Amino acid sequence: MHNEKPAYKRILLKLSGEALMGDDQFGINRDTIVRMVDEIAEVTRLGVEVAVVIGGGNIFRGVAGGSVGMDRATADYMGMLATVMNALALGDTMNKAGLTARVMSAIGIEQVVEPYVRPKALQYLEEGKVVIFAAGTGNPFFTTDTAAALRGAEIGAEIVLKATKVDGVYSADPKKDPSATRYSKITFDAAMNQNLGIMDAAAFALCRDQKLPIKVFSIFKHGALKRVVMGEDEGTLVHV
Ligand SMILES: Nc1ncnc2c1ncn2[C@@H]1O[C@H](COP(=O)(O)OP(=O)(O)OP(=O)(O)O)[C@@H](O)[C@H]1O
Ligand SMILES: O=c1ccn([C@@H]2O[C@H](COP(=O)(O)O)[C@@H](O)[C@H]2O)c(=O)[nH]1
Repeated sequence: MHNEKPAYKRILLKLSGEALMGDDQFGINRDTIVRMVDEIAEVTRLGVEVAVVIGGGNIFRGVAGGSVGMDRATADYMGMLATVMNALALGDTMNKAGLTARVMSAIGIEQVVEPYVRPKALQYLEEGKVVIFAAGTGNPFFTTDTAAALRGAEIGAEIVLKATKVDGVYSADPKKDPSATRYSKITFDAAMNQNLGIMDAAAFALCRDQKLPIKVFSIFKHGALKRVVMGEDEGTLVHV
């Protein structure tokens, strides 16, 4: 038994694919993925039901393929397959850490991972398993942020937690503009009107319409995920 009471019963955690590289130039850094899994394990021990959407930016982005002359939809399918690789690595790391993880894919590759079936995902969550949603939405021209909004709404998550490389939403991209300032909270409409590039408009719009708040915080800050789950002041809240 623990005395700490989390602020949420069920969360959708969007993990940055790019952050999986750690200090490497490409791919999955072992220490980084193990550390991420440790932080996830900590919140599952609080009794929180955790579903994860993982990005693919450490391996492939469709927009990059499109920019060098590939057919954009084909490049996007490659990007979705990249997220499947990340999801398999994440699930494997979770299982080795003593969690029970289930990977579900939005595109059919049954020999590798089971397909996404909503009632099955809900059942796994109720059983205390961590569900990892792979292959984004299954559709080209979208992103895993949109997948996080979509799956978050479908499973009745109380919040989407975007664990990324920056510690919140800024007035401009902090990697390009050092004078940018961080918001502690911001409405969906303000974020969309200002074209803040932290998430794509489709993800913001879906969460806004479903009244599903988003918390943006740094994946590199030790203990930040737990603080967010405990309802403490961390990162930026995007709300209706
Ligand atoms: N207004 C803003 N506030 C904060 N970050 C911003 C803003 N505009 C752009 N960014 C950029 O958005 C990035 C995070 O979003 P992005 O979708 O690129 O990464 P991710 O979701 O963490 O990775 P992946 O797509 O690999 O899963 C940050 O690293 C930051 O540089
Ligand atoms: O629903 C989706 C989700 C993703 N993609 C493609 O995958 C890559 C990687 O995802 P990130 O969100 O950028 O990490 C993305 O660039 C798309 O090419 C997709 O097509 N549909």
